Amino acid sequence: MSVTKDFLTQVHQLYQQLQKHDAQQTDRLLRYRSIEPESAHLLGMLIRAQQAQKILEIGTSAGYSTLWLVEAAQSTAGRVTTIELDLERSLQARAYARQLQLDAYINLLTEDALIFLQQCSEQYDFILLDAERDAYTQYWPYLMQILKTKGGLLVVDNVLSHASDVEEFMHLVQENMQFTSVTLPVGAGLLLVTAH
Ligand SMILES: C[S@@+](CC[C@H](N)C(=O)[O-])C[C@H]1O[C@@H](n2cnc3c(N)ncnc32)[C@H](O)[C@@H]1O
Repeated sequence: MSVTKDFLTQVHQLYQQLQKHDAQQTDRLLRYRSIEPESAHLLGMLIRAQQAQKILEIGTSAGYSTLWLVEAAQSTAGRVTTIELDLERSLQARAYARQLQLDAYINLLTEDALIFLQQCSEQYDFILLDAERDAYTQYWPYLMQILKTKGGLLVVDNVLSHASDVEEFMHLVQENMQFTSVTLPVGAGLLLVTAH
């Protein structure tokens, strides 16, 4: 199943709408901070190439990235679990997914990612980490456990745009010989991590 023109038109309109909102907000935390479209497109391609079925997103916001993950999951018979702290944003993400008739493939959780990770006993083929960067070092021990050993892929956004924020996290990943990683200069900079 390929990405349809209709999907591209609708996500493009949503992206513009969310960007317009963000441009009017001075408080960073009130912005939706959607991933760049080229990054979102790449995530969808990676899911297709990997044939990922168990997909996790940490940091839903209004669900722009989620729509791309779910659109790809539809073609792999997969499912996306996405976590957001803010109820209003979760509800917004649900509404957009319904609008695009993709809600059947999403498990939308409104909770703190750290609590989710501490309690998680599942393994995921694909994980997108796009929340508050200062928490990533705390997440890493749990992410290591839940990323599928054979062929699992963790993608972290903003590693070039906010390099100093993720320095310690990047160091933890890079010094761990169980994993290999690469930074792609796509969008705000994507770190790709997989187990050896
Ligand atoms: C950069 S935005 C995510 C953007 C989204 N991935 C997209 O591209 O459309 C980060 C989101 O993470 C959420 N967040 C921050 N800390 C969190 C936490 N501890 N648990 C769950 N969500 C969190 C924020 O509320 C915010 O909506």
